[in-house]
Amino acid sequence: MTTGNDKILVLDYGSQYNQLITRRVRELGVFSELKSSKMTIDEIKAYNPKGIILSGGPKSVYEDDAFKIDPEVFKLGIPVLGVCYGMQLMAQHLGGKVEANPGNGEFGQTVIKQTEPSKLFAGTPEEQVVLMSHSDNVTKLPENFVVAAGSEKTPIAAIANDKDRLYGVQFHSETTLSEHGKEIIKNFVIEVAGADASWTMAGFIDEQIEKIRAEVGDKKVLLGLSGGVDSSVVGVLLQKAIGDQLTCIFVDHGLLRKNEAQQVMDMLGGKFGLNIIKVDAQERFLSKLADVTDPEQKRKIIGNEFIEVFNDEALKLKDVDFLAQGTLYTDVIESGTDTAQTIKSHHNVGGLPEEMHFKLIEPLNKLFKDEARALGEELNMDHELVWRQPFPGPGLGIRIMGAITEDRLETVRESDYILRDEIAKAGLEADVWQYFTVLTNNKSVGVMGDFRTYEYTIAVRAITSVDGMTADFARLPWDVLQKVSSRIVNEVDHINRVVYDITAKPPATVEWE
Ligand SMILES: Nc1ncnc2c1ncn2[C@@H]1O[C@H](COP(=O)(O)OP(=O)(O)OP(=O)(O)O)[C@@H](O)[C@H]1O
Ligand SMILES: O=c1[nH]c(=O)c2[nH+]cn([C@@H]3O[C@H](COP(=O)(O)O)[C@@H](O)[C@H]3O)c2[nH]1
Ligand SMILES: NC(=O)CC[C@H](N)C(=O)O
Ligand SMILES: [Mg+2]
Repeated sequence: MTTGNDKILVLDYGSQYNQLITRRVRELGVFSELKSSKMTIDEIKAYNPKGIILSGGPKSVYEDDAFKIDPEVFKLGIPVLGVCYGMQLMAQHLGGKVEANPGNGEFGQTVIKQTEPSKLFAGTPEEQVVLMSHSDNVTKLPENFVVAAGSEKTPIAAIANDKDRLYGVQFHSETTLSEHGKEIIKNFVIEVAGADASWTMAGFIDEQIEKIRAEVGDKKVLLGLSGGVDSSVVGVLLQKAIGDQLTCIFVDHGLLRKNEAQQVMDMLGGKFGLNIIKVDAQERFLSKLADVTDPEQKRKIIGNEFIEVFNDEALKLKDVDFLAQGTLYTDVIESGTDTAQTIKSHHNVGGLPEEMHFKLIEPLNKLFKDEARALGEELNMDHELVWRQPFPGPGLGIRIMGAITEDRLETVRESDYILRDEIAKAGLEADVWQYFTVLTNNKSVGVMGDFRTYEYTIAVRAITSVDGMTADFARLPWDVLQKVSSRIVNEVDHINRVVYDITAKPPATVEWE
């Protein structure tokens, strides 16, 4: 079992693909994480990366409010790869020039051709398809660099200085739309930076266990345990690290699915040696949510109330300094960062109160869902638990458009149950990443048993995805959809119409709120 020590630092300039860069590096067996581009030169030195990658970004390097870099970075002797905006920053600081493209920019897949040999492109074909997405160009080569590749619209599409180990690509090598992008990143990380490919999930587990032990000492930790894969993985990690200093809290906030509370306790109770306390908090959550219709407000109230519940439990146990959560990187980025917009406040990140007594322990907060699952497999957790579909912490509360009432909860709970039942009967559970129903605020006219009805619409959402960052709607068979629709209208009160959501993410998101 090895623990990789070499790290590749990715500096964040706001690209929508920046998280993919760290992913690609980790796939090579080298640890990588994304950090703010505001990191100082001393912080970078202390981090001691084997290589640095500068991400892409929406700004132009010549704008006054453009995100900057300390040019000392290029003198540290650490290899640097600039991607898109990152390459432009490098060129700007090392004697080159960046200007707006006189045309309309270059967006989409393009062919580039290698011009001068460089270590970056070693082993890849002379001509290759890459993904371009830029409207600025490097128009003058920085000193001591060669043009490694060019495209028709972008004569300087890649730059290389093998001696100082500085490189730039105008295209997005981190996306699968760049045919040989993985090899280019591998050339940089392994061949140029010489990183040791020894980072493994097993190594990650050992590293986290050590880190948790050092941080927690003899204090106690509360874990928010939901029965979902992320918090269960964290539970097993903590159990290994600190044994009975851990107490798990499962909150029934009244927004769970049908029979869920019992199923979670049956599934996890006594498993892995976890000590679980179930807290019945329906009353306090639902009273705080009464009449609240704004999605962000709902999320913040739910996030805050979770912490209140954890506070109350901590007081009973004494000496609890830490709160652990199964937060993933997706929750962090969607809640908004220095450079990324807030899409929605995940209850466990953006929904947390501003002041909190706990210190947070979140071992998965740099990972994506599929990586959390790989960890679960590595920890020998049950297949059923590891592949359980995600269920958001705010639960059915963000699947009811408008105010949350007991009646409306019952409607969404029953329709969700029918959908899950039909998907299971059709044997599709493993093919669909996540599926649920949404009670819309929309009423329409129907006719049932010769009577006119004027009732609500249920939307069915079923998606395929890998990491929850992007998703497509699942192509569910018509006959399954037909059964779902017919059963919902017949068995659930106040519903006379069912629609299927056929939007991808982006432009939509998975949940409706
Ligand atoms: N009902 C709950 N009780 C206690 N903690 C919860 C509850 N719901 C969510 N949490 C906390 O919030 C975190 C984020 O929720 P999220 O749904 O993203 O993760 P998960 O439930 O662990 O996994 P999954 O994505 O598979 O549902 C959880 O990991 C857990 O720490
Ligand atoms: O624990 C959570 N707290 C939240 O506040 C939250 N919001 C969305 N999700 C889940 O995240 C994934 C992506 O969902 P969105 O496209 O709706 O952001 C999907 O799997 C969603 O179910 C949440 N999970
Ligand atoms: N994707 C990018 O990094 C784009 C960089 C810069 N904004 C440009 O348009 O060229
Ligand atoms: Mg969950």
